[in-house]
Order: sequence, then structure tokens, then C-alpha cells
Amino acid sequence: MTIPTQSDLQHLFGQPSTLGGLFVVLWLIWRMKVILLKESHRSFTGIWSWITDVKYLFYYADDLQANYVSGIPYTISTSSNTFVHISSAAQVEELGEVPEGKLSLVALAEDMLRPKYTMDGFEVLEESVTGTSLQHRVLRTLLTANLLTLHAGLQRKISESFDGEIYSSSLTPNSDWTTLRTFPMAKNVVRTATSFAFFGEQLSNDPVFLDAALQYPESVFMAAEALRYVPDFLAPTVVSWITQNHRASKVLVERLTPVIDARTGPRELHDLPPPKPNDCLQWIIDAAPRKNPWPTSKLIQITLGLWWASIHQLSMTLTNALYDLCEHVDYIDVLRDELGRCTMEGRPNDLPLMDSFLKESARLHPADTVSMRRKALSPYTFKDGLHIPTGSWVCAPSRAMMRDPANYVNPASFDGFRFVDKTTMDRHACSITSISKYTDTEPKFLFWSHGRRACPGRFYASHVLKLILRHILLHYDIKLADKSEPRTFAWRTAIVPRENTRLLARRRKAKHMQY
Ligand code: HEM
Repeated sequence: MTIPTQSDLQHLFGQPSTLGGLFVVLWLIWRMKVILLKESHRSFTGIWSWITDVKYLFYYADDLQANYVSGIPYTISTSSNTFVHISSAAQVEELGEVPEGKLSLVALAEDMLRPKYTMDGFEVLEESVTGTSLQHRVLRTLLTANLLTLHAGLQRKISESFDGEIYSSSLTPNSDWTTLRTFPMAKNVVRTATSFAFFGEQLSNDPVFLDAALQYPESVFMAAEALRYVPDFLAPTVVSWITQNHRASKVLVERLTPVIDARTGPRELHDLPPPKPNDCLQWIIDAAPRKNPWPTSKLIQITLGLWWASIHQLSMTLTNALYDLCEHVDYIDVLRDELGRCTMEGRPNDLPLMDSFLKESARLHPADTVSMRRKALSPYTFKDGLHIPTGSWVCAPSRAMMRDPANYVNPASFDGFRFVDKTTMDRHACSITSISKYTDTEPKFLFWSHGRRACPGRFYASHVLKLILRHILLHYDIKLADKSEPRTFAWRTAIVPRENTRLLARRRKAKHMQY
């Protein structure tokens, strides 16, 4: 695993400034000060914990992989936290069902994101609406059920956005092949498509809104990261400086307020017969309580919370899938053939070969090394006796588990059709049988987590990834600009695509193109 360069640190949080590097320096100074002033009486311990913290900033993923033993818990301790990694199927199943009141995702998200400062006072949502938490109802149920309805609009947004990236690229003018910076391109395409599904046509056409929509998750992430390095009394100042006084969230609030007000206005107006807007914003409005309606500000907070969860993983996953396609070019024609024969209906078993390819890409190249993070609100003892003390974090080392020979045959090799029944490969492309689908969750495939809180956006994510790859494969040839360019770097548990790694794309001849 390579560690980030100065340029990666600058871009880690999406800001082309020197802030990334500055944080590390600030943090080193702060930690040194703490050690020298407060811990001089036990300076060896202090310096050792400081070295450990620096190590886990860059080598968490490597350490986890090196020390992973199937089914045996592994603990990493830093100066701020203890992380217990569980990997037995029984423990993972149990973790997936433990109530929020004992092992909490919400408490952990509060610790990680510090929303009080970074999201302008946002409270991480745990409201229950009709028995299911709101995000699961809106994303898992309604967004998934509407994939077919949104399909044409998403397809249009994706082609406009990707083709726009090609035409606006200034990296290789006058060349047959256009050079794209893969990760920034992926972020733009994902943002454009997802803003359509979340906010509808009007807002997804507004460039100022779109800009803020991409900036918002990055500035929250960046501010939360910075808060780890500064004392609490400086938090508001530092966050305000990093987020440029919450610039992105202010633009989003300014643009969303009139749209929500118009939709929630007098009851007789907003309950008008169809056509009602068909987007996540509307489903959030509809899911809100009727008796004591939530104010617009709360509806916006909830919407932005879900938006935050939706963007980053999706663009990193797309980037990794594109690299895997370039690395394993033999799959390209087979996948094109499948695209030529099969239609997409918004179901998880659409395009079984591409589904399997995406799953294999996720298995070997996930953007996170752990999944199912929870914070113990009180001491918790697993059925097999494993004890988690209050305040500790428990999670599953998902990346190591997906590379475990006990879980997958020949785990280090990329087998893009690992998840289809190969005896059915000579059938008509669309009736090839899947052994397991991309969106399935199970203890050995924790890409989407598992259990009660498994990612509610996964059906949408799978559909959009297939739509984006479909557009690219049918209309473009792709290859890496330079095979030796490093693609990712490690940052805590994440494996982040580098900002400057390049992809080449060339428009295919018209006779090859089809929809
Ligand atoms: C490839 C893309 C994605 C990956 C790999 C991914 C993965 C995950 C994972 C691992 C979790 C943590 C669940 C847990 O801790 O148990 C999660 C939660 C979540 N995801 Fe995704 N996700 C992706 C895309 C999306 C999208 C597109 C959306 C929205 C449309 C979304 C919405 C959410 C929400 C709201 C949660 C929190 C669920 C809760 O609080 O119970 N995700 N996701």
C-alpha cells in the first residue's frame, strides 16, 4: 500500500489547497505539545502512542491485512480509540442484529463526523417512521421501487455528464484519445446522476447547486478530519475556516428551501393529484409525520444527511471498477455482448455478467477496509464470550475477509465471472444464472455491510454503476494512460483513489454503438 503524496493530501478532502498537508503538520505539533507538556512524566508511553497514531494514519489497511486470522478477533489501539475487529460468521451475524441502543452506528457517526460542528448542528437521524428508519424507507424501499421510472432520466444525465467530461477535457486537445482524471470524472458523473434521483430535474440542472452538492460531503469530511487534530475550543473556528463558513451547505439550504416550501405549502396544494415529483426529496417529505410536520430546516438536514452517505462510496467504487476493466481487458467484449442483448429493468439480477464483474471488483478493491462499525454504548459480550468494553469500536475487517481463502477459492486472482454459474455461460446472455448477486449481503461479503443496517442505497448504487459502465462501454474504448501510475493511497481505514491517475477514452465508431 502506498502512502499519500503531498498532492493526494491536498486533494484528499477535495480541496486543491495546502490544507491536507497543513493538518498533518498541525496535528503533529499538537500531539507533540500534549506529549511534552502533559505526559513528560511518562514520555516514552506518550511518544509511543504518537508513533502508533501516525502509523495507523497510513498503514491501518496493511496492518489489518497482515494480522488477519480467519475468525480470530484482532484489536488495534490508538491514543483515541480501541478498534476490535471480528471476523467469524457467527459474530458478524450477531453484530448485524444487535440493537442500536447497545452497539450504535449513530453514536459512532457522531464521533466520526462531529455533526454539531461540521454539519451545522445536524443530529444523526434515528427517527422511526412506520416501523422502518426513514432512510431505509426512502432509499431501500422507495428509491429501489422507482429505479425503472428513473431509468431514462438517469441514463440521460449519465450520458450528458460523461460526454461533457470528454468534450471539456483540456488534458489532450486534438488527440483521438481524450485524457480524463478518473476519480474527479467519476465524482462528477455520480453527482449529476444522483442529484437527479435525489432532487429532480430542476435542481440537477443548476450548476451552482451541483457544485455545492459535490463540495458539501467533501467539506464535512475534511472538517471532521481536521477536528481530530485540534482542541475542542478551536473547533468552530477551524470548521468555519475549512468549510469557508459553511459555504456549500448555505448554497444547498438556499436552493432547497423554496423547493421544499413549494412542495409542502398548504396541504390542499401539496396533496394535489399527480404528477407529483418522483425523487428522494419528495419521498422524504411524504415520509415525514403528518400530525406535527417537520419544519423545512429539518427536512433539509435529513436530505443532506442521506446525500452525504450516497456520493463518496459510489464514485470510489466506479473508479475502481474502471481500473479493473482496463486491467482485465478480456472482459470488455463479453460485457459489451451482454449489453447488446439484455435490457435493464432495475432489478438486481439485470446483466448477470456485469453484476458478477462489479462484485469481483468490489471483493478485491473495496474503498474501505472495514465494515459494520459500531460503538459500544455499554459493555457488550458476544454469545461466544468476546467482550467489548464501553466506548470501544467494533467492526469487521471486510477487505481481509473478502481475500480469505477460507471464504473464496483462489482469492488473490481476479475472476470477473466468479459469481455466475459458469455451466450456464453458453446460454443466452440474459439467462446466465447468478450464484450470488452484487447487492446480496453475507458475512463473507460485507461490502454493503450486513444485517439490519446494510446499505439501503445498494440497489440504486448497483443500477447506476451498471448504467454508467453501460454508457462508457457502448460508446467508448478505454485504457489507462500509464499503467505504472499509482491508483490509490491509504488513509486510516480507507483506500482512496488518487486524484491525478488518468484514463484515456476514445469514441467508438458509430457502427459499434447501440442502446
Ligand atoms: C458503492 C456504493 C456504496 C457502498 C459501498 C455503500 C456501503 C455502505 C456501508 C458499508 C454502510 C454501513 C452500514 C453499516 O454500518 O452497517 C452504508 C450505509 C448507508 N448507505 Fe451506503 N453505500 C454505497 C452507496 C450508497 C448510496 C448510493 C446511498 C444512497 C442512495 C447510500 C446510503 C446509505 C445510508 C443512508 C446508510 C446509513 C444506513 C443506516 O443508517 O442504517 N449508500 N453504506
